[in-house]
Amino acid sequence: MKPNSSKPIFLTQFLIEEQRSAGKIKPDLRLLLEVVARACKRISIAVGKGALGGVLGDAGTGNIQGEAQKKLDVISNEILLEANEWGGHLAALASEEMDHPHPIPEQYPKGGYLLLFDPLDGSSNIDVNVSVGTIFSVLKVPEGVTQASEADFLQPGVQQVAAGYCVYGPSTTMVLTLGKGVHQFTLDRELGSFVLTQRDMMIPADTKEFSINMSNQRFWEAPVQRYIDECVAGKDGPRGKDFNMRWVASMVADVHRIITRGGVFMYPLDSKTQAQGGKLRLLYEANPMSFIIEQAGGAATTGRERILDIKPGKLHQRVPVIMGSKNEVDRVTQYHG
Ligand SMILES: O=P(O)(O)OC[C@H]1O[C@](O)(COP(=O)(O)O)[C@@H](O)[C@@H]1O
Ligand SMILES: [Mg+2]
Ligand SMILES: [Mg+2]
Repeated sequence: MKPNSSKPIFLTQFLIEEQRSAGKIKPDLRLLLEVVARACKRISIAVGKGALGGVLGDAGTGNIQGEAQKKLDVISNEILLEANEWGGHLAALASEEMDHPHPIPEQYPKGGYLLLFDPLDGSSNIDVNVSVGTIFSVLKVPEGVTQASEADFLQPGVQQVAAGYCVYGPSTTMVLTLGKGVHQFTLDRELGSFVLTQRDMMIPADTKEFSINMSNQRFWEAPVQRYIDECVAGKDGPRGKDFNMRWVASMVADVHRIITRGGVFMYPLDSKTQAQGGKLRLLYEANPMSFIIEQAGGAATTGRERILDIKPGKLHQRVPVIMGSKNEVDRVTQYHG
């Protein structure tokens, strides 16, 4: 079945097909992803209320990373927890917004998966009505573990069994990988269902577009300075072509653009974030996005190593991120020596 044919392919249908025909996905993982998708629909509705819903502004609290939480950070986290804790597919959940993993309450059945998420990515954009999103990652509980603990979440990204993100923008889209390609679904707001709108998304290997917060330029390391200098020099420089720059400051939106039309996204190591290891979170942001990017033919490194190979040392670990069109990511990584 092809998307955009007269008959819509709903997310549920797509997942059942993946389960039946290709055996790519187990029934309980399918159900887990459906629950995540339902939670994202609720978040999309909450985000869409904007100023009318009283959901904008600060929550007046902070998370473990010392960042001020927005009301919608807290609301989105609650929605994901509430939707997922009773489903019976999970052993525990971990979130960028919570200090420790959230165990499945006593009264509910437990399952064999771990769910990790950034409930609202780019939330500093929410008050100015710019796209935000949800990023999620699914791991298996390690063999023999009956009671999942924090250590069980510390698995390298290559062990993810699924990852995805939602962008709450002009339309709400979900991009998903089960480890065999990347597929895009668009929320049909009238039907309240995600509909397949693109199968097998592929990132072009070459690009003329980069995405970085230029205001951090003086803090970057030499290899990133060199790469960006060469891009900015355009036709007159060593690259011999002009580059464009885009920075939404919502990783989901910036990475979604790259998955759609190519580009390179960077939140590199810099002297401001060096002490904490980088800016973006390995388990909630870098790993799921790297899995999706690689599945779409792109590459993702810290500049020094492949992100998916990193063995996490702690739940809220941060890493430098360079991801997107393969030839550009390879070039920046080579510049790091
Ligand atoms: O404010 P900066 O330096 O532009 O950083 C933007 C980056 O920070 C993030 O907003 C961090 O995500 P959260 O909003 O989930 O904390 C990324 O989405 C984005 O790429
Ligand atoms: Mg984020
Ligand atoms: Mg967030």
